[in-house]
Amino acid sequence: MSSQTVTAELRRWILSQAQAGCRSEDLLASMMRSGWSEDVALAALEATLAERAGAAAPLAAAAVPEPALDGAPNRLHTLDREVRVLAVMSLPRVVVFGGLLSDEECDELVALARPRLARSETVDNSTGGSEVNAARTSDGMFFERGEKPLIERIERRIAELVRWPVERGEGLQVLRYRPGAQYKPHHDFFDPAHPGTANILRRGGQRVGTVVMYLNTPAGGGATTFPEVGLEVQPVKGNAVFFSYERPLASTRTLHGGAPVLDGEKWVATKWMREGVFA
Ligand SMILES: O=C(O)CCC(=O)C(=O)O
Ligand SMILES: [Fe+2]
Repeated sequence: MSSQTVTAELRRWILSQAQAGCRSEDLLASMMRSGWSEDVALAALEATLAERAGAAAPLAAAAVPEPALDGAPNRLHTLDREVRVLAVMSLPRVVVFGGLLSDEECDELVALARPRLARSETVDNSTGGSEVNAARTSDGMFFERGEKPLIERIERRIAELVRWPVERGEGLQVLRYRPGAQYKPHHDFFDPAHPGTANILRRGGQRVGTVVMYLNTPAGGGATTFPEVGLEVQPVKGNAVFFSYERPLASTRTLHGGAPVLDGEKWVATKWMREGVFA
Protein backbone atom coordinates (compact mmCIF):
# COMPACT_ATOMS: atom_id res chain seq x y z
CA MET A 1 0.00 0.00 0.00
CA SER A 2 2.99 2.32 -0.43
CA SER A 3 1.91 3.77 -3.76
CA GLN A 4 -1.40 5.29 -2.68
CA THR A 5 -1.87 8.96 -3.50
CA VAL A 6 -4.55 11.36 -2.40
CA THR A 7 -7.13 11.82 -5.13
CA ALA A 8 -9.29 14.88 -5.73
CA GLU A 9 -12.29 12.66 -5.11
CA LEU A 10 -11.01 11.71 -1.66
CA ARG A 11 -10.42 15.35 -0.77
CA ARG A 12 -13.95 16.28 -1.88
CA TRP A 13 -15.35 13.46 0.22
CA ILE A 14 -13.36 14.58 3.29
CA LEU A 15 -14.61 18.15 2.90
CA SER A 16 -18.24 17.12 2.56
CA GLN A 17 -18.04 14.82 5.60
CA ALA A 18 -16.34 17.50 7.70
CA GLN A 19 -18.95 20.06 6.66
CA ALA A 20 -21.64 17.62 7.77
CA GLY A 21 -20.05 17.64 11.25
CA CYS A 22 -18.24 14.30 11.04
CA ARG A 23 -15.35 14.10 13.52
CA SER A 24 -11.77 13.73 12.24
CA GLU A 25 -11.19 10.45 14.04
CA ASP A 26 -14.34 8.93 12.53
CA LEU A 27 -13.29 10.13 9.08
CA LEU A 28 -9.88 8.53 9.53
CA ALA A 29 -11.43 5.26 10.64
CA SER A 30 -13.76 5.11 7.66
CA MET A 31 -10.96 5.93 5.21
CA MET A 32 -8.93 3.10 6.66
CA ARG A 33 -11.90 0.76 6.43
CA SER A 34 -12.13 1.67 2.72
CA GLY A 35 -8.57 0.50 2.22
CA TRP A 36 -6.54 3.71 2.54
CA SER A 37 -3.32 3.26 4.43
CA GLU A 38 -3.14 5.18 7.68
CA ASP A 39 -0.32 7.47 6.54
CA VAL A 40 -2.08 8.48 3.35
CA ALA A 41 -5.44 8.89 5.08
CA LEU A 42 -3.91 11.10 7.78
CA ALA A 43 -2.04 13.23 5.26
CA ALA A 44 -5.19 13.68 3.18
CA LEU A 45 -7.26 14.58 6.23
CA GLU A 46 -4.80 17.12 7.53
CA ALA A 47 -4.04 18.79 4.22
CA THR A 48 -7.72 19.05 3.30
CA LEU A 49 -8.91 20.33 6.67
CA ALA A 50 -6.03 22.81 6.98
CA GLU A 51 -6.99 24.21 3.59
CA ARG A 52 -10.60 24.44 4.62
CA ALA A 53 -9.60 26.37 7.76
CA GLY A 54 -8.16 28.99 5.40
CA ALA A 55 -4.52 28.18 6.05
CA ALA A 56 -2.29 28.38 2.99
CA ALA A 57 0.29 26.16 4.68
CA PRO A 58 -0.37 23.26 7.06
CA LEU A 59 -1.41 24.38 10.55
CA ALA A 60 1.47 25.97 12.43
CA ALA A 61 2.69 24.19 15.52
CA ALA A 62 1.80 25.89 18.79
CA ALA A 63 4.20 26.13 21.72
CA VAL A 64 3.30 23.37 24.15
CA PRO A 65 3.90 22.55 27.81
CA GLU A 66 6.98 20.41 28.26
CA PRO A 67 8.83 19.22 31.36
CA ALA A 68 12.60 19.90 31.61
CA LEU A 69 13.87 16.47 30.58
CA ASP A 70 17.29 17.36 29.18
CA GLY A 71 19.82 15.00 30.69
CA ALA A 72 17.12 12.35 31.17
CA PRO A 73 16.47 13.03 34.86
CA ASN A 74 14.53 10.43 36.86
CA ARG A 75 13.14 13.13 39.17
CA LEU A 76 12.09 16.72 38.80
CA HIS A 77 12.14 19.22 41.64
CA THR A 78 9.29 21.62 42.10
CA LEU A 79 9.07 24.23 44.82
CA ASP A 80 7.23 21.95 47.21
CA ARG A 81 7.65 18.39 45.94
CA GLU A 82 9.98 16.01 44.16
CA VAL A 83 8.22 14.19 41.31
CA ARG A 84 9.54 11.01 39.69
CA VAL A 85 9.79 10.58 35.91
CA LEU A 86 8.62 7.02 35.20
CA ALA A 87 8.29 6.87 31.42
CA VAL A 88 8.78 9.15 28.43
CA MET A 89 7.52 8.77 24.86
CA SER A 90 8.06 11.09 21.91
CA LEU A 91 5.12 10.37 19.54
CA PRO A 92 2.66 10.84 21.09
CA ARG A 93 4.45 13.13 23.51
CA VAL A 94 3.70 11.37 26.81
CA VAL A 95 5.44 11.60 30.18
CA VAL A 96 4.35 9.45 33.14
CA PHE A 97 5.02 10.97 36.56
CA GLY A 98 5.30 9.17 39.89
CA GLY A 99 4.19 10.84 43.09
CA LEU A 100 2.93 14.08 41.58
CA LEU A 101 0.42 14.14 44.44
CA SER A 102 0.76 12.78 47.98
CA ASP A 103 -1.79 10.26 49.26
CA GLU A 104 -3.21 12.95 51.54
CA GLU A 105 -3.64 15.38 48.64
CA CYS A 106 -5.46 12.69 46.64
CA ASP A 107 -7.79 11.94 49.56
CA GLU A 108 -8.47 15.61 50.15
CA LEU A 109 -9.30 16.22 46.46
CA VAL A 110 -11.73 13.29 46.47
CA ALA A 111 -13.34 14.55 49.70
CA LEU A 112 -13.76 18.05 48.24
CA ALA A 113 -15.14 16.77 44.93
CA ARG A 114 -17.45 13.99 46.17
CA PRO A 115 -20.34 16.13 47.51
CA ARG A 116 -20.35 18.16 44.30
CA LEU A 117 -20.63 15.00 42.17
CA ALA A 118 -23.54 13.88 44.31
CA ARG A 119 -25.28 17.17 43.58
CA SER A 120 -24.90 16.85 39.83
CA GLU A 121 -26.32 13.33 40.01
CA THR A 122 -29.53 14.66 41.61
CA VAL A 123 -29.92 17.13 38.76
CA ASP A 124 -29.41 14.35 36.20
CA ASN A 125 -32.00 12.16 37.89
CA SER A 126 -34.61 14.91 37.88
CA THR A 127 -34.31 15.23 34.10
CA GLY A 128 -34.61 11.52 33.60
CA GLY A 129 -30.90 11.21 32.81
CA SER A 130 -31.55 12.04 29.17
CA GLU A 131 -28.26 13.91 28.85
CA VAL A 132 -26.09 10.90 29.66
CA ASN A 133 -23.18 10.65 27.23
CA ALA A 134 -22.55 7.01 26.44
CA ALA A 135 -18.90 7.74 25.53
CA ARG A 136 -18.16 8.98 29.03
CA THR A 137 -19.88 7.02 31.75
CA SER A 138 -18.20 8.83 34.65
CA ASP A 139 -19.48 11.62 36.92
CA GLY A 140 -17.57 14.87 36.91
CA MET A 141 -17.19 18.32 38.45
CA PHE A 142 -14.91 21.34 37.97
CA PHE A 143 -13.05 23.38 40.56
CA GLU A 144 -12.46 27.05 39.88
CA ARG A 145 -8.80 27.81 39.33
CA GLY A 146 -7.23 28.62 42.71
CA GLU A 147 -10.51 27.87 44.44
CA LYS A 148 -8.90 26.35 47.57
CA PRO A 149 -5.34 26.40 48.93
CA LEU A 150 -4.94 22.73 47.94
CA ILE A 151 -6.08 23.43 44.37
CA GLU A 152 -3.79 26.42 44.11
CA ARG A 153 -0.81 24.40 45.35
CA ILE A 154 -1.43 21.60 42.85
CA GLU A 155 -1.90 24.08 40.01
CA ARG A 156 1.39 25.77 40.86
CA ARG A 157 3.17 22.41 41.00
CA ILE A 158 1.84 21.32 37.60
CA ALA A 159 2.72 24.70 36.08
CA GLU A 160 6.28 24.32 37.30
CA LEU A 161 6.54 20.70 36.26
CA VAL A 162 5.44 21.20 32.64
CA ARG A 163 6.62 24.82 32.42
CA TRP A 164 3.27 26.29 31.51
CA PRO A 165 1.75 29.29 33.32
CA VAL A 166 -1.12 28.69 35.76
CA GLU A 167 -3.12 31.35 33.87
CA ARG A 168 -3.15 29.18 30.76
CA GLY A 169 -4.78 26.28 32.61
CA GLU A 170 -8.46 25.44 32.86
CA GLY A 171 -9.97 24.70 36.27
CA LEU A 172 -9.24 21.23 37.61
CA GLN A 173 -11.80 18.59 36.65
CA VAL A 174 -12.47 15.57 38.86
CA LEU A 175 -14.06 12.43 37.42
CA ARG A 176 -15.31 9.34 39.20
CA TYR A 177 -15.74 6.09 37.31
CA ARG A 178 -17.79 3.31 38.88
CA PRO A 179 -17.33 -0.35 37.89
CA GLY A 180 -17.97 -0.70 34.16
CA ALA A 181 -17.58 3.02 33.54
CA GLN A 182 -15.15 4.21 30.87
CA TYR A 183 -14.17 7.15 28.70
CA LYS A 184 -14.00 6.05 25.06
CA PRO A 185 -10.97 7.11 22.99
CA HIS A 186 -11.06 10.80 22.12
CA HIS A 187 -8.80 13.80 21.58
CA ASP A 188 -8.71 16.53 24.20
CA PHE A 189 -8.22 19.31 21.64
CA PHE A 190 -11.29 20.82 20.06
CA ASP A 191 -12.00 19.48 16.58
CA PRO A 192 -11.26 22.29 14.09
CA ALA A 193 -13.91 20.83 11.76
CA HIS A 194 -16.65 21.14 14.38
CA PRO A 195 -18.95 24.16 13.96
CA GLY A 196 -18.90 25.01 17.70
CA THR A 197 -15.12 25.14 17.98
CA ALA A 198 -14.54 28.76 16.88
CA ASN A 199 -16.62 29.96 19.81
CA ILE A 200 -14.82 27.77 22.36
CA LEU A 201 -11.42 28.98 21.12
CA ARG A 202 -12.27 32.58 21.96
CA ARG A 203 -11.49 31.82 25.59
CA GLY A 204 -7.81 30.84 25.75
CA GLY A 205 -7.40 29.23 22.33
CA GLN A 206 -6.80 25.54 21.71
CA ARG A 207 -5.94 22.97 24.33
CA VAL A 208 -2.29 22.00 23.94
CA GLY A 209 -1.66 19.69 26.88
CA THR A 210 -3.30 17.43 29.49
CA VAL A 211 -2.29 16.13 32.90
CA VAL A 212 -4.45 13.27 34.24
CA MET A 213 -3.74 12.58 37.93
CA TYR A 214 -4.85 9.35 39.57
CA LEU A 215 -6.52 9.99 42.92
CA ASN A 216 -6.82 6.32 43.88
CA THR A 217 -5.67 2.91 42.67
CA PRO A 218 -8.68 1.01 41.27
CA ALA A 219 -8.80 -2.67 42.22
CA GLY A 220 -8.87 -3.59 38.51
CA GLY A 221 -8.95 -1.96 35.08
CA GLY A 222 -9.18 1.76 34.34
CA ALA A 223 -5.87 2.30 32.51
CA THR A 224 -5.43 5.42 30.41
CA THR A 225 -4.95 3.98 26.94
CA PHE A 226 -3.42 5.41 23.76
CA PRO A 227 -4.84 2.87 21.31
CA GLU A 228 -2.92 4.09 18.22
CA VAL A 229 0.39 3.24 19.84
CA GLY A 230 -0.69 0.43 22.17
CA LEU A 231 0.25 2.31 25.31
CA GLU A 232 -1.55 1.73 28.61
CA VAL A 233 -0.80 3.77 31.71
CA GLN A 234 -1.95 2.02 34.86
CA PRO A 235 -3.81 4.21 37.33
CA VAL A 236 -1.75 4.36 40.51
CA LYS A 237 -2.67 6.75 43.31
CA GLY A 238 -0.59 9.95 43.19
CA ASN A 239 0.86 9.23 39.72
CA ALA A 240 -0.07 11.17 36.59
CA VAL A 241 0.14 10.98 32.82
CA PHE A 242 1.00 14.12 30.86
CA PHE A 243 0.61 14.48 27.09
CA SER A 244 0.82 17.41 24.69
CA TYR A 245 -0.36 18.15 21.16
CA GLU A 246 1.07 21.04 19.19
CA ARG A 247 -1.66 20.87 16.56
CA PRO A 248 -5.30 19.82 16.88
CA LEU A 249 -4.63 16.85 14.62
CA ALA A 250 -4.82 13.09 14.81
CA SER A 251 -1.17 12.95 13.67
CA THR A 252 -0.20 13.88 17.24
CA ARG A 253 -1.35 10.33 18.08
CA THR A 254 -2.85 11.64 21.30
CA LEU A 255 -6.08 9.68 20.85
CA HIS A 256 -6.65 8.32 24.35
CA GLY A 257 -9.33 6.96 26.64
CA GLY A 258 -10.06 5.60 30.07
CA ALA A 259 -10.45 1.81 29.84
CA PRO A 260 -13.45 0.28 31.66
CA VAL A 261 -13.03 -0.02 35.40
CA LEU A 262 -13.33 -3.70 36.22
CA ASP A 263 -13.30 -3.63 40.00
CA GLY A 264 -13.79 -0.77 42.45
CA GLU A 265 -13.91 2.92 41.57
CA LYS A 266 -11.46 5.11 39.68
CA TRP A 267 -10.97 8.79 40.53
CA VAL A 268 -8.93 11.18 38.40
CA ALA A 269 -8.25 14.90 38.32
CA THR A 270 -7.57 16.40 34.89
CA LYS A 271 -5.79 19.67 34.13
CA TRP A 272 -6.05 20.97 30.57
CA MET A 273 -3.69 23.61 29.28
CA ARG A 274 -4.55 26.22 26.66
CA GLU A 275 -2.43 28.09 24.12
CA GLY A 276 -3.34 31.40 25.70
CA VAL A 277 -4.64 32.85 28.94
CA PHE A 278 -7.81 31.11 30.09
CA ALA A 279 -9.53 33.97 31.93
O1 LIG B 1 -9.65 8.61 32.93
C1 LIG B 1 -8.69 8.62 32.17
O2 LIG B 1 -7.78 7.79 32.29
C2 LIG B 1 -8.62 9.59 31.04
C3 LIG B 1 -9.37 10.88 31.33
C4 LIG B 1 -9.43 11.77 30.13
O3 LIG B 1 -9.16 11.39 29.03
C5 LIG B 1 -9.86 13.17 30.25
O4 LIG B 1 -10.22 13.60 31.37
O5 LIG B 1 -9.86 13.89 29.23
FE1 LIG C 1 -9.09 13.04 27.58
